Amino acid sequence: MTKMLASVTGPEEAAIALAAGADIIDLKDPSTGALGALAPATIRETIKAVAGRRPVSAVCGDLPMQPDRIRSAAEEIAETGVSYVKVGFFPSDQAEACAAALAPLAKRAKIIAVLFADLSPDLALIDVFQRHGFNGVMMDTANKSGGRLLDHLPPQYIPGFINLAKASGLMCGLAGSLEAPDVPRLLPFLPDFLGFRGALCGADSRTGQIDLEATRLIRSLIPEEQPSARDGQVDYRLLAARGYSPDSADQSLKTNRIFVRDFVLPVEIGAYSFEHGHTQKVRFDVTADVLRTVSNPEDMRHVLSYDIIMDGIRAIVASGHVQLAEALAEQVAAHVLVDPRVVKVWVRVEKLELGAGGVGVEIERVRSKEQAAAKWPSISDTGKKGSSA
Ligand SMILES: O=C[C@H](O)COP(=O)(O)O
Repeated sequence: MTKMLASVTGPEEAAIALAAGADIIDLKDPSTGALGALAPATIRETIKAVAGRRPVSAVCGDLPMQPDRIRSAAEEIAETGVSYVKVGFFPSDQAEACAAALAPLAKRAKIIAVLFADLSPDLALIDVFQRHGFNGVMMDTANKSGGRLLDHLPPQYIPGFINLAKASGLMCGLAGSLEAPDVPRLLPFLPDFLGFRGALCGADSRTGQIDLEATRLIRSLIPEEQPSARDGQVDYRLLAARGYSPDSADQSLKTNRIFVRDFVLPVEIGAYSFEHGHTQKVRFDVTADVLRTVSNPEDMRHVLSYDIIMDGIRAIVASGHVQLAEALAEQVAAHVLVDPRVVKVWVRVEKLELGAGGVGVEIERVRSKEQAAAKWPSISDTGKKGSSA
C-alpha cells in the first residue's frame, strides 16, 4: 500500500499530521528551502512527541554536493534517532562521491536519497544508492513555485523511475507540490509513499502551518491498510487494489458517463515495415460508464478522473511499438476497466496519417471478473522508455 508522508515543522504540526492519519512524519523547515533542515533539538522533541506511533524522517538541508559536508550533516540528523534520514542529491559531478561518503552511515541508519524532477535528475544514481546501502529514493521538486511533479516528470515517465527503484530494492516515494487531483493519478504507479507539504497547508503557502482539514482530505485520498469506515463510505480504491467489485454500490445512483475526446499522441504503431522506427499521429476517444458512489460528489474520492485515462494512454504508448490498433484499444480498455466502478468502456483508436481521414477501430468492453481481479496499477509495468524527465 502507498503510505502518506506529511512534512511538518515540529511537535505541534506533527500532532496535526498524526490526528489526520499520516503514515510518516517528515521533519523539515520549508522556509529555508525544499529540504530545509530543522535544528536537532526540534527533531528530538518531535520524536519524543510522536512516541513511536509513526516513523519519523528528517532532512539534512539543501546542501552543496560536498561529500564531507553531506556526511557530517546526515550523521548529525541520524544521531537524533530518526527512522529515516533524507538527503538531497542536486546535480553535481560529486553526487556519486557523496553517496559513497554515506555508505558507512547507511549500515546503521536508513537513508533516503532525494532527487529533483525539475533539475534533470540522473536516474543512474539509483543503482549507486543501492550499492551504497541506501534504504530508499524519492523524486521531489526543488523549486516549489515552479510547477508540480507531473509538470516535470509526466505520467509516462513515472514507471521508469519507480521500476528502477523497485528493481534496486529501494523504497520509493513521489512528492513535489502534489495537489489532491494528483493523488489518484499517482496511486496506480504504486509508489511506496507520497509526500506532501504545500497541499497540507490549505489556503496558506507551504511555509504557513499545516491545516487539519486539508491534511485529512489528502489522507482520505490514499487508501489505508484497513477498509476506511470514515464517513461510512466504501473505499473503492482499496477494494480495487484487492480485486473486489463494488457490489455494495447503491445501484439507484446509476452511472455517470465520462469521456476523453480527440486525444492525439504520436505513437509507434503498425504492422508494415514502413511503420516501424517512427511515430504517427493517433487519436484516442474514450468513453466510460462509471458507477456513482455518492449523490453529491465533493472531491477526488468520489469520481474517476479523466486524467487517469489520459495517463494510462500515455504510459501504454510509451511502452513501445504496438502492431495493431486493435491491440492498443484493448490495452486502453483494460486499463480503464481496472477501476471497479467502471461498468463499460468504449475506445476508438484512429491512425490519422494513413489516408484522407482516420482509419482504425472502435471497441466496446464491459468489466469482466478477470478485469475486476486485475491489479489496480495496470500502468506500472509500462513506460519502459521513461528514464528521465
Ligand atoms: O517530502 C515532501 C515534501 O515536503 C513535499 O513538499 P511540497 O508538497 O510542498 O512540494
